[in-house]
Amino acid sequence: MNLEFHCDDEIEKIIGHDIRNDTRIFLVQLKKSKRTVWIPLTHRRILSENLILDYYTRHNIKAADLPPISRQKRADDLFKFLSQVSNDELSLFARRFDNLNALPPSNMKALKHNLFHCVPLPVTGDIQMNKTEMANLRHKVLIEVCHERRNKQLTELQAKEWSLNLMSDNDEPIFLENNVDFAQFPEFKYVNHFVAGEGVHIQNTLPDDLGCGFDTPSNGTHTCDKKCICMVIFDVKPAYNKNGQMILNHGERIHECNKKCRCDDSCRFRVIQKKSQIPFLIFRCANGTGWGVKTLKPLPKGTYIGRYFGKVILWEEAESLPTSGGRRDYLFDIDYLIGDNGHCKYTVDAFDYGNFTRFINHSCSPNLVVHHAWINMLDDNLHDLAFFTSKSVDYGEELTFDYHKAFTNCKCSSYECIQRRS
Ligand SMILES: C[S@@+](CC[C@H](N)C(=O)[O-])C[C@H]1O[C@@H](n2cnc3c(N)ncnc32)[C@H](O)[C@@H]1O
Repeated sequence: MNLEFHCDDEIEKIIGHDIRNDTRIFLVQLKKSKRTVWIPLTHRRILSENLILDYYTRHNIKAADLPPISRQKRADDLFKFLSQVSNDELSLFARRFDNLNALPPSNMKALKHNLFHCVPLPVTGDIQMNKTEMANLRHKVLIEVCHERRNKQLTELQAKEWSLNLMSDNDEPIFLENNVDFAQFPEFKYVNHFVAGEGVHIQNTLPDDLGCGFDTPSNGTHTCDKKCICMVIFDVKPAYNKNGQMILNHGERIHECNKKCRCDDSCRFRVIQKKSQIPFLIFRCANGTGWGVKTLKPLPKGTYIGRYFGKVILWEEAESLPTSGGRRDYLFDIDYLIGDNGHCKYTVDAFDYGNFTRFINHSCSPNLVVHHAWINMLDDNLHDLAFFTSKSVDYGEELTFDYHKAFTNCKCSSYECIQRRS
């Protein structure tokens, strides 16, 4: 017997009843097709209380005459009924506790006892409890649901963290944490480079003689200093001090030694092409800004953080993306050059492809700046976007940069934010 009922037809009347697997079921006649079908009592959306009461009255059936359904079964059904809740509703419920690690302890045994004793004998399957009793019981049930979902969430986050670290080329791990709500970690493809979008060709071949150290004997090692020819070729200043910290002013371009240069990986002009030595935490923010990034190491001013990677798309494609819903907030213009048409040629879209930097939030008082950088690319329209700290940053501090656009609902709550809005 199929207890599932998927039909547009309405129920005309109930013509029989039975119990199967400890569930009360009703034989109903359908209005249009005149078919008969068995429906469980739990299908309350289609099986109205009036229909059931009408059936009981017509057949002179009293509650005491009905075949019994075990109390345990009804307690289980009540638990199922009370525990139906979406992720968003449960997150809202969990807000009354400090964070998800501060949930009241699970007490399933006491709850089961509670359910077993408060579940009334049903005639029509209704739960006959007053509002306060019901609210108290639901509160206890939801705490149990929180525990169950929390365990599932921690397992899922751990799996995501694992796969993310398999993809990331950082030397230090990236951790994931959500102690705030039951939101799932977003789906995207982790990349450590640009991905070419439609109509975009990422050219990274260089002339053989473009680089430094060509006057070094073939058996010697070339070491770059302030006078490195790379700086002369590209007419730029050295970007870093001896500790690899940024010394350029904002807006000045970075040129690093490239794959044709004779210097090795330890060269002081190779910073953003090295693997990151900073452990990061991608965490769920309590202020409603989604996920953000924290450093798990104190960082001096000028420290390299990472490059903004994703799909490189044409400016025109970026313009065609929806303006609402925050979709465009994952776009980053590659805008060292602005054409006669008033805009740059390419934009990085980190929505579907990206690295940890796609989670860096906006702040009106940021601790990061972005520099335009070139390593193995010669196209002035296609350069890296490299994040550096603009001040010293403490262990556990959130990393932020200024999105440079009117953020209508900025939640950074800095003094500068309040100033900007007033
Ligand atoms: C590039 S994403 C940053 C990562 C994002 N928090 C996430 O969970 O994927 C930009 C989005 O983050 C949120 N966001 C970032 N900074 C914010 C801020 N200061 N105030 C409010 N929302 C912010 C907005 O939803 C925005 O659309």
